[in-house]
Amino acid sequence: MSDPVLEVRGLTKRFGALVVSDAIDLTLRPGEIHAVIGPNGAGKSTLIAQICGGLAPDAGEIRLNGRDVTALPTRARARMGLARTFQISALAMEDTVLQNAMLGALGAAGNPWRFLAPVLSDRGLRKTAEGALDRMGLSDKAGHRTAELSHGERRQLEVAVALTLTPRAFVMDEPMAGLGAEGGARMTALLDRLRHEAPILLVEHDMDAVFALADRISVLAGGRVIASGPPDAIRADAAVREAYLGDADPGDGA
Ligand SMILES: Nc1ncnc2c1ncn2[C@@H]1O[C@H](COP(=O)(O)OP(=O)(O)OP(=O)(O)O)[C@@H](O)[C@H]1O
Repeated sequence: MSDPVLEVRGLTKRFGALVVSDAIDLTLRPGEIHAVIGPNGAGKSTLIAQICGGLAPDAGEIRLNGRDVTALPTRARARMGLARTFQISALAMEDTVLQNAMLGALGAAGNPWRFLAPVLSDRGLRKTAEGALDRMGLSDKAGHRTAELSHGERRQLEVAVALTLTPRAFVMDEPMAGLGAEGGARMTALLDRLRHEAPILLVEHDMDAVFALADRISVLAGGRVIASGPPDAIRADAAVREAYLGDADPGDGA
């Protein structure tokens, strides 16, 4: 089996007496979508924050392409190819879709934006941005103001911005949130293709999307991974059904 792109070992985080990450082990392998699901308060957001560098774990290790990044800041992890998506506020609403794709990539790569004009006429960067927009189904919107995009299209643009960085791994926090049936179906199809560019760690409440997309699913409950495996095994897992009692039923489209 190929080496994991992202590897989490023994990750532990406490808030006072509350253990929100309890010795979590997780891997993300090339070409896969690995979904992390769990009831509200299970510790999904806290896990993502530690993986991306916004929150320091109390114990454990995070490796990116074999390198220990546990002590590195968010920006350094991003430069190494860890792409977190859906920080919607990062988009400049008055700029065009293409400008966002170009400038977003530049900003996330840690470059200052002060030489704005030369950047916007940089042909290499423009080509990269256009390629990313194309892959996210936004070519025909390139010249539009970002404010004119629908909610779903803005989410597609966030992924396009991440794509311009040539990511090695995506971490996606609820990419389906707020999308209707049509937008959700479009995003599902796009993510399905995207996994071949970089594997995706997908935290998502939309069980239809999770079970349609995931190669593997890990279930968090009370900060612990209570089950991990292919969708069929997770659907049949008694501990998972127990954890979801009174919450969304995994795999039943709730
Ligand atoms: N900064 C904090 N200080 C104290 N407790 C916190 C802090 N952040 C999160 N928690 C607690 O940690 C637990 C896990 O929260 P987290 O947001 O990671 O769960 P989640 O699985 O993402 O939930 P949801 O699906 O509702 O977003 C919760 O009980 C939450 O109240």
